[in-house]
Amino acid sequence: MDISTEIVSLRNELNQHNYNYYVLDNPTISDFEFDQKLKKLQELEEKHPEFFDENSPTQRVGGSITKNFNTVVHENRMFSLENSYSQEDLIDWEKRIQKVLGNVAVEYVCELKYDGASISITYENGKLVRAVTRGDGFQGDDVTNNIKTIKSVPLQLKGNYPPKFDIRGEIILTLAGFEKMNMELVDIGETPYSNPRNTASGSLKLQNSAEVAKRPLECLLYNIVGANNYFNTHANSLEAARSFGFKVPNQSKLVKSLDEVFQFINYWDTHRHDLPYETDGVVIKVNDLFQQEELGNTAKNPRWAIAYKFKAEQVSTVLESISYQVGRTGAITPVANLKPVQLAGTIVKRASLHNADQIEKLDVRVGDSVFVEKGGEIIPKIIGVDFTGRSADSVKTEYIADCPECGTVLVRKPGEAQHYCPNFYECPPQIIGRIEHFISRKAMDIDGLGGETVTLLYKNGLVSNYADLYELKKEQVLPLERMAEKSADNLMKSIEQSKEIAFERVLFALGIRFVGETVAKKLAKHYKNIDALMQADYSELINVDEIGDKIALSIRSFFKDEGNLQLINRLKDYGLQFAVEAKESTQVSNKFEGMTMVVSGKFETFSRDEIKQKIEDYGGKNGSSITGKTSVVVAGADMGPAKLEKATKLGIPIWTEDDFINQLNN
Ligand SMILES: NC(=O)c1ccc[n+]([C@@H]2O[C@H](COP(=O)([O-])OP(=O)(O)OC[C@H]3O[C@@H](n4cnc5c(N)ncnc54)[C@H](O)[C@@H]3O)[C@@H](O)[C@H]2O)c1
Ligand SMILES: [Zn+2]
Repeated sequence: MDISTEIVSLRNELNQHNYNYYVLDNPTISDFEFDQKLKKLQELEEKHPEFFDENSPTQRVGGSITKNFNTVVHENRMFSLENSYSQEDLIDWEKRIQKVLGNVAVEYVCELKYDGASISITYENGKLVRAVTRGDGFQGDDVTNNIKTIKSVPLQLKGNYPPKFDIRGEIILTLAGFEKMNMELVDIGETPYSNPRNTASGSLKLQNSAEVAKRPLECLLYNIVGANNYFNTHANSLEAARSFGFKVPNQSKLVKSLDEVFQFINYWDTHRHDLPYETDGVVIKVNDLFQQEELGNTAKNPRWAIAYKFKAEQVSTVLESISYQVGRTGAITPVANLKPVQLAGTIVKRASLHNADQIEKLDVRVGDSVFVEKGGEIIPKIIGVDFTGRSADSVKTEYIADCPECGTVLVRKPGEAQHYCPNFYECPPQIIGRIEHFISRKAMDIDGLGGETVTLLYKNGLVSNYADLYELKKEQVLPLERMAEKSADNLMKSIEQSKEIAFERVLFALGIRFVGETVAKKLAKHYKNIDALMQADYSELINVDEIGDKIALSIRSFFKDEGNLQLINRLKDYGLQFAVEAKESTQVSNKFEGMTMVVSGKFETFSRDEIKQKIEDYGGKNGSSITGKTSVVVAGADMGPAKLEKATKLGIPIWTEDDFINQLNN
């Protein structure tokens, strides 16, 4: 290939990857590989300036706008950051700075590099007016409504703020928040998200702000733009931003030399795993804002800042075999069994291969040397194959056609990535998985029955579905491995006690696909008992708050199944709770009868939940949003201005916490 063809083909390839990453939030190569390719292009372009193109991915911010939001032109451009990987790179950077500034002292602020999606938020007179994604750096998507749902983003500033400025930050998911989202998906038998960064970025671009509000997004802020007259240094502006109410992480550090920068980097290279979120490096910024201005920007990056990227936590090892796991919903997950290797402080033996497409895309084969990376996910993943080391007799991986557990021919529905074993009634891991889900802590909470015991019970023919648990006798379980008198007693007791578990949890325990904890609660609250739910048809179901098409169809098909109906009848006979308990006992008055009240903001005497409970205790109803049917809004501090405006417009009375307490006491 001649040089110009190579350059053009690299540019095309990188543009496609940028699109996958920034617009689709679905990259098909690892960041490491992307950075390698970009670096290669950079080197080629430097060697061959005759092929310079201002539209090259080396010269432009990688993202672009989508067509799903209004496009907004940034008043102040949004840049990317130059990358560095070594101390030498940073020493070179300082030399370049000093060439411009002359031989003056330069102070730096070191910050962590948060791994999420960039955002620019404009404030006017202390009020949030707009939030826009980086897009191509010149213009981005207006995602104001989505950003307003993030609790750490202030809608109204405090203190002494400049009349108008932009604040720049990163929208991220904490590791805990990400795990929580994934647990909920696993609970309903769905495939978990692949990493926090892409999930955060994808969440930002959802069309439905109510959906965004459910995601535990955070906004970490790191730059004030367009208010340089108010501050002399970057460090001061960060301090000020904190005082205005922004979440500015306090790991940032003002230092006086590159040596101190190296110390900061070394410290965080090892301590970053203690942080509640992911960071992929450190950002070093010139502290003095006049110096920043003198340095200015290139087409793509500010000259006064640079990112130092931590080495990707990546190792290579040998793929020894591929096994296939069958989940409780019948979904097949291929798992790579690796030659054990040390990675990010743990020994890794297995890695996820996701699905057939992923195996095909990687062209990964048993015996290959593979690269393994640990991102936000709990289980590491294979990101590439070292093709140079592949032996001549290696054979292409054939995805299994039959269930490894029961031999049934697997199916794959159009549009779904996962293969499924359709043998719902007889495939052992599906049966065992459903029982395990049923007894789990958030469901029936049956103690003393670990996964292994369930398997034993099943293998010994004692249970073949969750209803059978209630027929178990102590004499039957006693002979099982590791069962003693006491543990058998505990188990029997725990099974007995589960009959008191509330309806909403029983509903969750049934394992209806897509019916997780929250949905089960909603359904229980709405239908009050299982018979009403069983009779609800599709059109009725989708009218329930938060129940969509997918869930409604799944519920219908669950209750159409004769086998499931039999199980439910048996569970009813054993005395499980299939209706919400009448809560009459807590109702103390009917003062609020017929009133629908919306509670919003922060309170002092009571918590928000306590206020909601009081409303019910006094005979009222809690509404989730302000509508024409709302009778009263109980407003705490920090109630959103949009809500306030809506309530005022609709002429709905607004009570403060004190008003509310007075009403209770009157
Ligand atoms: N795998 C793929 O297909 C693919 C495609 C495109 C990009 N990428 C990856 O995306 C990254 C490049 O993206 P980029 O152009 O956004 O650059 P970048 O993420 O490396 O750096 C720029 C961004 O860092 C963010 N940032 C975080 N903390 C900051 C702080 N304290 N101060 C200032 N900025 C901070 C800002 O949002 C800024 O826009 C690379 O890691 C690349 O590998 C991957
Ligand atoms: Zn099977």
